[in-house]
Amino acid sequence: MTSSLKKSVLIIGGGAVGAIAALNLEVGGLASVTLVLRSNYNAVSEHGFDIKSCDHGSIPAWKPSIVRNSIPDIIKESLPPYDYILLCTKNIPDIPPTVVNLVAPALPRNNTHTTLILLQNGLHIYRPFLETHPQTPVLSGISMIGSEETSPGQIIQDEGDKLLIGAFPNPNIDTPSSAALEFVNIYKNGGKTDCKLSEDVLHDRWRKLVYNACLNPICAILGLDTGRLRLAANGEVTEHLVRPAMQEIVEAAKANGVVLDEGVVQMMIDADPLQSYLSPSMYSDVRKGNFIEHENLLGEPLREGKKAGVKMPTIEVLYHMAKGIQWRTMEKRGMVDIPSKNV
Ligand SMILES: NC(=O)C1=CN([C@@H]2O[C@H](COP(=O)(O)OP(=O)(O)OC[C@H]3O[C@@H](n4cnc5c(N)ncnc54)[C@H](OP(=O)(O)O)[C@@H]3O)[C@@H](O)[C@H]2O)C=CC1
Ligand SMILES: CC(C)(CO)C(=O)C(=O)O
Repeated sequence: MTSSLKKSVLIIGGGAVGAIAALNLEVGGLASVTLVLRSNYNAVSEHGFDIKSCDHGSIPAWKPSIVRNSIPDIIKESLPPYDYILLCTKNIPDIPPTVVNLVAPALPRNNTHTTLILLQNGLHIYRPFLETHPQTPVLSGISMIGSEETSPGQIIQDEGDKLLIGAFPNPNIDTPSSAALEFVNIYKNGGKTDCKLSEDVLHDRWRKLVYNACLNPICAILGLDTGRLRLAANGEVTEHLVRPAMQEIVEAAKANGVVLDEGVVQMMIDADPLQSYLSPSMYSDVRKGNFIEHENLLGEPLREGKKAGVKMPTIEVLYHMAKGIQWRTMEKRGMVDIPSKNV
């Protein structure tokens, strides 16, 4: 039974980020977590997660309050609405189901109670909800964690959990910044994580794209982690590929009214300690044969930049290479038909 002092939190997606978010929330003692899993459901429901975390230490066989393998249908199951729904899946608008359809059973269109938090990378990811859920407060979760699920239920977190929470704009409701503040307090209560209020979500999302629009696809395409990428060809790949790509994102942000701090490019190049040899999430996805988030990480900033008249040749090439990778995965999964080979 959920204590009346605890907030009910539904987390959808218990991979690298969702599992650590579930752990943080339960450790803090102010939330009771229901975690929806898919491919790792059997492993976790039978054995729990084995977590090796730079923030929490080594935690074997850990489970949150409730683990399920389907999104709760709160109407059919006569469940009270959750206080928060935290979306921790990959956000891939080009592959169904869309995130809107995914949360639908737990989030009726006329919802006003539940606050939705998108703990996902990318630009403008709140926009589809403005149409379908106009009265739902939607928060942005920008995570600088480094975490990976190496096999079902095995989580390795090797970069500390730094999370920025803030309200996405919604002209239909008062800015839900009080919900953002409440969630920050719930999340940081365990004392293991650095969770803060984001004062300017658009700025913070563009800033993180300097990393994600560049290092994620470049590492995924080259098959190199961020440490090896910096070492490659005595730094030439960084100077002639990573830095120009990052500079294009800075220019696109500026043309859209978002001025990023001077030095942000160098800061993002050096963001990970070299010897952590960190695999950005898109590189992990390509290795696992999963779909990638190139539309929100590359496509959206590219479209916004070009609309504002910025030339983005490096990002454009990366975007189309990422599209090719997505198509390759679709073909492997039988989602596209190709003409047969001539004999
Ligand atoms: N990993 C990292 O270090 C960071 C990631 N991010 C961002 O966080 C978000 C989550 O990434 P990450 O945790 O790495 O991703 P993972 O792929 O590790 O985890 C996503 C999880 O969501 C599950 N999922 C997908 N669809 C459903 C569904 N319909 N029902 C239930 N579960 C589902 C996946 O299951 P299945 O295995 O079946 O596909 C998987 O377990 C992304 O937007 C990413 O860009 C941000 C900062 C850092
Ligand atoms: C930069 C990083 C690793 C988080 O800090 C990330 O966002 C990702 O892997 O997609």
